[in-house]
Amino acid sequence: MYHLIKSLYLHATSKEEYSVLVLGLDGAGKTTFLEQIKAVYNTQHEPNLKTVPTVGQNVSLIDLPDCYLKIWDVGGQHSLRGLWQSYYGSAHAIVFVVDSTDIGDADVNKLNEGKEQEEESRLGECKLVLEDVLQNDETESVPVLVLANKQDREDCVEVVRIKEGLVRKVFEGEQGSNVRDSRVLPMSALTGTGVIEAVEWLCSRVRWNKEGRPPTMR
Ligand SMILES: Nc1nc2c(ncn2[C@@H]2O[C@H](COP(=O)(O)OP(=O)(O)OP(=O)(O)O)[C@@H](O)[C@H]2O)c(=O)[nH]1
Ligand SMILES: [Mg+2]
Repeated sequence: MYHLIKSLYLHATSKEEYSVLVLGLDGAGKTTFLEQIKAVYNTQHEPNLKTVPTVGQNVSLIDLPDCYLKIWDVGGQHSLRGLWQSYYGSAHAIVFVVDSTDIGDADVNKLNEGKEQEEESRLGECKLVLEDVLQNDETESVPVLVLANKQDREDCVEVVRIKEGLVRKVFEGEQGSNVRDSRVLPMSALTGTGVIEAVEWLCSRVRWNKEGRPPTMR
């Protein structure tokens, strides 16, 4: 009887917690995105929009009506990307932030043949890094949200170009891509436009995938 009451009590008073891993090249806007999420869902938080490059990680627990999201923002500098894989196993969703002003015209067809040159351009670097994330066994079937950030800037590439030129090509090349839930959304982390839509997508997809990656209870 005690155990029954205890489990009923826990069921009534606890919520599911999901981890979201925020990745992307250095300067893409990951920390700014996290700052805006904190400000939207915790009205007492003043967003710090004067970010500095992240060395290590920032983590925040966001209390939503249906669940908690634990958001991990990790540094995107080249030397820090090797650390990303240690987060993959416990991530319920991955956000990949793209700087829409730092990838040329997002046309991967135009990338010159040959790996060396691919890596030299920021578009090539972005493509290889995203491919690397998707190809890791531990991210298999984890929902992936690609955010085309900095859409407030006049020199940005439109979301449709990023979707067709970059993201679709990377996802098409992925083994088992038919089982992965994915989406590309526009955002301006600086102004906050698109932040709520991104969080809502994440919240619905982690719950949809909860048999594949069960949440923890908090
Ligand atoms: N115009 C504009 N600038 C942005 C936007 N998002 C981020 N920035 C700027 O881009 C720069 C880098 O932003 P961060 O959020 O620190 O980038 P990050 O992805 O966390 O970078 P690392 O920590 O080095 O991986 C800062 O100067 C931000 O103000 C945006 O939506 N629009
Ligand atoms: Mg950062």
